Amino acid sequence: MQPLPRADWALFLDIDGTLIEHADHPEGVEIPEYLPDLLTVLQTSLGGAVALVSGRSIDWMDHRLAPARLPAAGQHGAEIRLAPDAPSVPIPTPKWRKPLEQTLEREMAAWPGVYIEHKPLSLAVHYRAVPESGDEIMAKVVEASARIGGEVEFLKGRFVVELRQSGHDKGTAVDTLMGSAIFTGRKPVFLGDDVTDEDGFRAARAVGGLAIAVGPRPTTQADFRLATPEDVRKWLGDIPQALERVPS
Ligand SMILES: O=P(O)(O)OC[C@H]1O[C@H](O[C@H]2O[C@H](CO)[C@@H](O)[C@H](O)[C@H]2O)[C@H](O)[C@@H](O)[C@@H]1O
Ligand SMILES: [Mg+2]
Repeated sequence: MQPLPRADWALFLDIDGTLIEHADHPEGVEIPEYLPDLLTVLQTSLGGAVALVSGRSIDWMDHRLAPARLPAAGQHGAEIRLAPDAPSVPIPTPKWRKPLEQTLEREMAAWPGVYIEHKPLSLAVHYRAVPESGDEIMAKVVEASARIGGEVEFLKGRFVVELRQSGHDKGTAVDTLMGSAIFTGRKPVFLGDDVTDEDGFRAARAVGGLAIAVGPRPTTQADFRLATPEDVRKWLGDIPQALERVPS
């Protein structure tokens, strides 16, 4: 059973594992051809209140989801764009980023198959190719970061350790977006599949919104659940028509 869509919703959408299926490599993901159009139509039917909230960068979203262009939070809240035509506002580049990147490139060579994703304000160490070494890799990443110092936070996601500047997450992103003109006064509904989405769930529910978990990952915060990204796309795609039927 899914919630009945409401015209006063503000939708916050995670990308990987929610809007699109996972792939072996971050750049191997496939964007369904109809997805940009689906998002644009959805945006119009909700008065613009549809945001992407992802570990990906906003540049990546604009590029891969073009011509759709939405309000967005990228790199786990480290950059925010309050409206489609507004500039993205990034945090300053963390001091630890460059030295840590160099150290990790060196040390992760011990695990062939590990891929380090260099994002402008964060790093992601992907170990999908060697899942059995996840704990060891995590320990190494934490140790290297401690040596370099700085306010780094570690997030263990799906076969990935994300390194981001502390103080920003998907929850702070939802709070910031909810305080902006397009979203204010609406009911936040956050869709996500991974542990990093828990902050978004919490922020949405704290102001009377909903959390919709995607996939099988257990969470105590889900008000509803959709099984797959395909189900998410179908459900989102039906919202504009459903809203036309709902008396406002
Ligand atoms: O917050 P999200 O939109 O879910 O993004 C989270 C991270 O997603 C990407 O990594 C994950 O998806 C890859 C493609 O399916 C997969 O190969 C990898 O194992 C996953 O961890 C992306 O590469 C990261 O930058 C995002 O932070
Ligand atoms: Mg995800």
